[in-house]
Amino acid sequence: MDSKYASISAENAKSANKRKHILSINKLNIKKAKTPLNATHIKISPNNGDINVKKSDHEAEKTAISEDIQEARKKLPVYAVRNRILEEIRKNDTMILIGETGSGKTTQIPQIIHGARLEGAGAIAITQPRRVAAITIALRVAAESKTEVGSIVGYTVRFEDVTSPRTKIKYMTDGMLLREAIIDPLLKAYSVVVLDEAHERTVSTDVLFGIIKIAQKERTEKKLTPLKVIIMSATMDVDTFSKYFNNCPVIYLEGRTYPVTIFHSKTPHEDYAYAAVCTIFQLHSTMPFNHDFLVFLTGQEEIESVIYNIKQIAKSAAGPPLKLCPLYAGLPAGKQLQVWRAAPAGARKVVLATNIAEASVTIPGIKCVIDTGMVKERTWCGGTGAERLRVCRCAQAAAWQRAGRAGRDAPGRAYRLYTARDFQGRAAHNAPEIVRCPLAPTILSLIAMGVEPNTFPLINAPPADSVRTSLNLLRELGAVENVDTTPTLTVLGKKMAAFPIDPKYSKILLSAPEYDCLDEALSLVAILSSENVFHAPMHKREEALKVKQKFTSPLGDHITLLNVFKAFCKATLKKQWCKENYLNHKNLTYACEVRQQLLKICQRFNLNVSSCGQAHEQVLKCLLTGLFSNCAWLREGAAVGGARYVTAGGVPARLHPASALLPARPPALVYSELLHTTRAYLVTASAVQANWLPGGKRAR
Ligand SMILES: Nc1ncnc2c1ncn2[C@@H]1O[C@H](COP(=O)(O)OP(=O)(O)OP(=O)(O)O)[C@@H](O)[C@H]1O
Repeated sequence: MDSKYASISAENAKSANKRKHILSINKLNIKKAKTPLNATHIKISPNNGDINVKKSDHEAEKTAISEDIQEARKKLPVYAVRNRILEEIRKNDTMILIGETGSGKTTQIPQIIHGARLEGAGAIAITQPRRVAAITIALRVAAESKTEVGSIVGYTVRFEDVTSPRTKIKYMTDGMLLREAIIDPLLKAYSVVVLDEAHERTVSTDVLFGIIKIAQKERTEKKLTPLKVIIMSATMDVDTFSKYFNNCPVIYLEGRTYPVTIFHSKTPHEDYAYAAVCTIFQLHSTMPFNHDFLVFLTGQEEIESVIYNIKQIAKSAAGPPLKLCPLYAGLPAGKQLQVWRAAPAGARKVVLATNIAEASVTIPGIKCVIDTGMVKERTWCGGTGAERLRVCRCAQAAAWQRAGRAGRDAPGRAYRLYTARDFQGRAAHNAPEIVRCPLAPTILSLIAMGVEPNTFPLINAPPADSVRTSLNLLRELGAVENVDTTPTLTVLGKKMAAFPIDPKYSKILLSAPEYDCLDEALSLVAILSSENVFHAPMHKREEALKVKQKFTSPLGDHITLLNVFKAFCKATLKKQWCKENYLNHKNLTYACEVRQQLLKICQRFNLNVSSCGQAHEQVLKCLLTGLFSNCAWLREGAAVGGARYVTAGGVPARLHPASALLPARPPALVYSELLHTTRAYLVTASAVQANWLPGGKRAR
């Protein structure tokens, strides 16, 4: 047994004091396979150990329905051992807390801390990798504590702050806490920071680990209020983390509310989306109607096409009516939250989600998870600046998280559309994002905090060439100097760091007054910071394309987006107008809010908000001040494999089929994104002239 581990369970809470140093390996291990349940799945019992509250389906359902929210809280494993947890938190400045999915870590730990007023004069920050989780959990915890969200319990996500000076429990995206650290690296507003879902290893969380380590040390040295740090997950690599945090204790919380039974496919499926549709209907014909389903797919288009297929089949299928709810990052926030509403009486809710529903969230009513085992992953090539989007198999940790979305208000089932052997062969955890993402925004933030990026203590160091490329880009943007010795921010760089956007785009805003186009640049950057504003339902694609023509500019996609935004601002009945024009009302409204916030920062710097009117070339020239490295040139001679362009980084690519430039192919382009799916595409592109580039340069 290892002395740095302690185990707490409802059963041993009282005696735990005496047997503090126990290693409890009571994680989500599947132990044994049982006989096949039906033609396509093998049933495997999860390892419930002796800690599951075993209830029959019927009993559990009755409990979930009849008990009020407070009673449900008291049943959570975390609640039962709250005094022991408090003791551990009091004792340790840093600790790792591992507990099964649904055991109550995210919702209860902050309430337990606040209940004992352990945070003192400061607040408790709880970070989430995803926006939707931060919002829905804050709403739930506010309801549990019988307060309005925004008072004692609040949330902060990019461009949305629902907190007040009274807020003590603040759910926030990891990116937002990182931004706060730029202003105050010691995070003095907080006495407790909880880094939740640590296994996801987003860049922001990884950087926060380092920031918090430094802040903790400095606060102690300066005799300020100590900073308590709790790192939480159901499925993380504890040894690496404990080592990183100076061998801090790891507390295992035993127990889960309801068991989840896992089923694996007997044979592999070639077409996982097709297998998902088949499984939905197989279960639909046998499961009680109040068992809602959550299906994990990889992206918006796939979700839309699966929904289309389900609708066709449902017309003649047996079973209750289906309420189909998509859930992906690009979906307007209001529509995302619809997923949390109950299905109409007598209907079954089927949520079709990407991995944004994978961790932290509780969607009430979900009793069956259908896991395709696939995920769309973004990787980045530092050398060429190309982003690659590829569909790949998710890690084991992700599969456990997905299964954990069931069994939260009653016993659940998870159907994995891949074999047990396939599962066993998968990586235990995802590769940390920091080793596969563009780092310029993170490095700019670090330097703004006064941290030397080359010596910053990260759990996993990013590839050296990725750091070098990002530092060089920041130098070319004019944000950083002395990149080879001690990188420091220039006056311009300090201003750039004040914007919560990619430095390429903050540079555009700060350059815009020179081109007399800050008015347009603000709108454009706001719209590029939002999700897709065009909304073309599958069955109306042709019509939507026709309508789009009226906004299309021969100069390309950026001015087309600007035209959309201007027309949206002028429209009186905005919702109706968006519907008629196949535009996404929520995303455009969001872009307006983003614009307001960016405008406020510009006003702080006394920038002149003038408009270039119809002189749109000014906007494109201004774009090049930030996107100079995102240029592509038409190839001379024949296209290679259909790719007609070559980027400044030397990547052969083609214009995205949705580009307003097509069918024309201007000799030079600026683009917002270079995306690899099956091919390399230039996304959101506009025509430019080579002599507009700073110094007339053609390629770096
Ligand atoms: N929005 C909600 N609606 C209904 N019940 C909820 C909601 N959020 C949480 N719960 C209940 O609270 C329980 C604990 O949720 P919580 O998110 O705290 O668990 P967790 O241990 O953090 O899980 P995970 O590791 O999956 O994030 C859930 O199992 C569910 O029963």
